[in-house]
Amino acid sequence: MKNFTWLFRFLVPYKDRLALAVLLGFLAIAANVGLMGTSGYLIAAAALHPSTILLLWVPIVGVRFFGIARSVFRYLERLASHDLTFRILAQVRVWFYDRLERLQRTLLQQHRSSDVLAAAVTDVESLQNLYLNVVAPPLVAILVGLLSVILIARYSTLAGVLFGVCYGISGGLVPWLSLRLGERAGVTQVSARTELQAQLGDALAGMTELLVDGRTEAYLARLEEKQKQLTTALRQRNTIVSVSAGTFVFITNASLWLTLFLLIPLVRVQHVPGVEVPSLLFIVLASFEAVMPLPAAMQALSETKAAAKRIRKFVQSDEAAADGTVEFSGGHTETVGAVGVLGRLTKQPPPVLEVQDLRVRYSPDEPEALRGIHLRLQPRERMAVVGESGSGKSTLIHALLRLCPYEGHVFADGVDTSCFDDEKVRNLFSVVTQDAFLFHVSVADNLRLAKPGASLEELRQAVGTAQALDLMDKLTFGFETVVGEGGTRFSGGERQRLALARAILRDAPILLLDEPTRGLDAVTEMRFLEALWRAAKDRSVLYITHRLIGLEHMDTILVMQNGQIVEQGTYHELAMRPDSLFFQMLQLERNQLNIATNA
Ligand SMILES: Nc1ncnc2c1ncn2[C@@H]1O[C@H](COP(=O)(O)OP(=O)(O)OP(=O)(O)O)[C@@H](O)[C@H]1O
Repeated sequence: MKNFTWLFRFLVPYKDRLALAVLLGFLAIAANVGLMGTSGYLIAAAALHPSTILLLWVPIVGVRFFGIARSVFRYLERLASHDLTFRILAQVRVWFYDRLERLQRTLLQQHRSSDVLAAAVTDVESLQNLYLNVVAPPLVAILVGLLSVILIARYSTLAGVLFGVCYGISGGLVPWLSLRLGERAGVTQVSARTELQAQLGDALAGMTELLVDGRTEAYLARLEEKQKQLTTALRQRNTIVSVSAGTFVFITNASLWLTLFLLIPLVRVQHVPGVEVPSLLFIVLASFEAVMPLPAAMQALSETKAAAKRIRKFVQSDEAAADGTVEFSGGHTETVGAVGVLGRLTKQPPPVLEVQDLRVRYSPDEPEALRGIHLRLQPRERMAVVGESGSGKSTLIHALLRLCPYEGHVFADGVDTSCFDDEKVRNLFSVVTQDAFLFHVSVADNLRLAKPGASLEELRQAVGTAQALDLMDKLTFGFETVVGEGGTRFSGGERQRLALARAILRDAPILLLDEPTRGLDAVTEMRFLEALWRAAKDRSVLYITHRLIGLEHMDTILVMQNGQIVEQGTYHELAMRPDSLFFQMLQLERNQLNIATNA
């Protein structure tokens, strides 16, 4: 039930459109009822009193009117209902993406990315049933049922009541039963399908490993097993749909015969005009059109429910996010001071970035990943952050970018950024990470992510500063070259230089670098770093690295351990202190280098 309450929240803003679509759906079927009723009357009148055929102009006009009205209302109803559905889907997608953006780090730790993708695409798609199959048909069926019961009861109350009962059974009981019976199959179908997609995604991504390890057969067997589950669930659901469709036809015919038997005697006893009886029978038949979609549609209900459950599961790891906010220390309210600081950022020197008592805990039962970090990054200062693996370096960057919830305060030029919204905070930073992602679009489009509308000249300048112009010149299609999935068209070093060009183009005052040279060979690393320092000339830099050699030209070095800054100073200050952690790490690195050189 919770899942439906959650889903209905998306309908609330569109209640007017919903009412219009339901009204149009009702009018379309009511016009059909009218068409069948007048047609029945016309045929009966023509058969019983052929001489009066020319006097039947009213029903003849009625047939034309209802015939045209039916098509017009059906067209308008499709238009309105699909417009409504796509609006709801768009809203759900934005909602879901918003959550992904806020929770991206913890989310991808808890779920496979292919699961998230399946939820974002397939499950959200399943929600289109919400209006088309779950909400509208029952409402339309109720309105049509009431109309028909009133029409029939005018001739015979008993016939009206019996019609109502048959209508209720085929529109209520049969769909409910098929829903209950199909529920489990619906859940299995959704989960087997998404699991199958996820496994296929994994198999494609890890094709090399599977081939090399000789695991393809075993993996294929797992896929086949999932496919079997999916087929069984589909078969069960189709059986239920077929049985309920057969029951529906049976009840419709039973209702028709019952009405006929009850009305025939009335022609004699109550002087009901005989020509009106066929008309009523046609009305009975036409009314059932409204309940016809219910059994199959209710099957979709379980699918929708399962999809809604899966989507919600992704965000339940952070209940606060479900209410629309992820709590960062201090809350977000815009202030004049905040606008002032950001307004100056691009024109003026970078702001003084100050971090006070920054704390991050990924989950309540885990220790803090950051335990009270204090730092002050002066304009144009180059600050390196080093430390053993798991000491919290990347978490520091994630907290600064608000990619994970934190406690503590971050100030830009003395203004507490808790009063900035996420976008304003992120506007302070350009980022290059160790595995910068390139989207499967052209180089130009990848670069323009950082600055939409950037001219070709601006792209060339950024790429030039990132020392990747020669790379562009080598490409037949230059900036229009499509980079391949994840940027596979380029080598690791080339990808990093393009990522740097993107960061340069972004023109934010503070550059955050999270081991951007990891995995690069020494020559490529040197070229990359040269480009980097040239690009960083007018910016402040927070540079996370494992490699200590070459940090001589940094202004400050912070050494982290267990989520805390344990040492701070210049390269020479730290390297001269044999008791410092930095000194020991430096010795270790030199020894490794010597071993590698001697080998
Ligand atoms: N999404 C997460 N959920 C839970 N714990 C996490 C998450 N990301 C990191 N951690 C934990 O937080 C701590 C700090 O991780 P972090 O990635 O910041 O370290 P790091 O210094 O950048 O390590 P490395 O140099 O290996 O990249 C580690 O103990 C890690 O296991």
